[in-house]
Amino acid sequence: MIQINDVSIVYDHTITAINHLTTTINTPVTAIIGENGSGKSTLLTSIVGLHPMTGSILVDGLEVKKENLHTIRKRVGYLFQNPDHQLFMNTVCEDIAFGLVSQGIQQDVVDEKVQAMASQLHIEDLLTRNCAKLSGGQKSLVALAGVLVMEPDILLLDEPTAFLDPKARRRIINILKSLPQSIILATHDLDMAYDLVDEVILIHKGEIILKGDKQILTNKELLESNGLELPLRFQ
Ligand SMILES: Nc1ncnc2c1ncn2[C@@H]1O[C@H](COP(=O)(O)OP(=O)(O)OP(=O)(O)O)[C@@H](O)[C@H]1O
Repeated sequence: MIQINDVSIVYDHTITAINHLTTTINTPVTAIIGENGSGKSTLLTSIVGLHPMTGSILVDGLEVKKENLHTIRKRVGYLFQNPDHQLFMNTVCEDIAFGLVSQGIQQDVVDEKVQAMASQLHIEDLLTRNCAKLSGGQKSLVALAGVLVMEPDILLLDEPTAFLDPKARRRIINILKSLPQSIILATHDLDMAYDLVDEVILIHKGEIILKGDKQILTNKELLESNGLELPLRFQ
């Protein structure tokens, strides 16, 4: 599904965020974990071509480069860690609808899909609200709705549960569990990761420390030496 070949990403000519990273991601749900600043967000954003890099990334065989970005971004939905980077229309309804409208989908179909997505995420009451005036958790849910409503083949989700209350968090985990798409999560929510993933990639300073099944999430020593803690259920 996603092949990452010797990728390096350096910010401002000095900060090496990803360091000669090579891996293949082809399991249904993969978590990328690691301490703050380890390179998780940079790795996800590189898959949708947001950074200059050396090396190459292939998404189902298609190389991430300028001429392919349109096709790749149609297939790959990306949820920003900070919902303020995702929401730019006036109302919640317009924001969730934005991608569908720009694909030229008929307005009545758009309305139907937006309504269904809002209802699935329990945010129908927000549809007429101004995006800028939502709470952090509400913004997260709206941003996620805007990504999911496009039904992309691959979902890249950066901290999808970060601002959510326990009820909304559980709802999102259940929705993610039920989705047919491949999902790559960057997260510090290791309890969620344990519930969802088939594979875990632990990174540190832009390099892979370990890749394996979710038993990685039960290795206290390994997690602690990488600035992480066991999921709550194992503490
Ligand atoms: N726009 C940027 N300009 C300069 N440096 C950046 C930029 N974005 C990230 N970095 C740096 O790149 C490194 C990797 O950051 P990144 O956001 O990918 O880490 P992360 O693992 O997602 O962190 P967190 O868990 O805090 O979200 C860090 O050292 C960070 O300070």
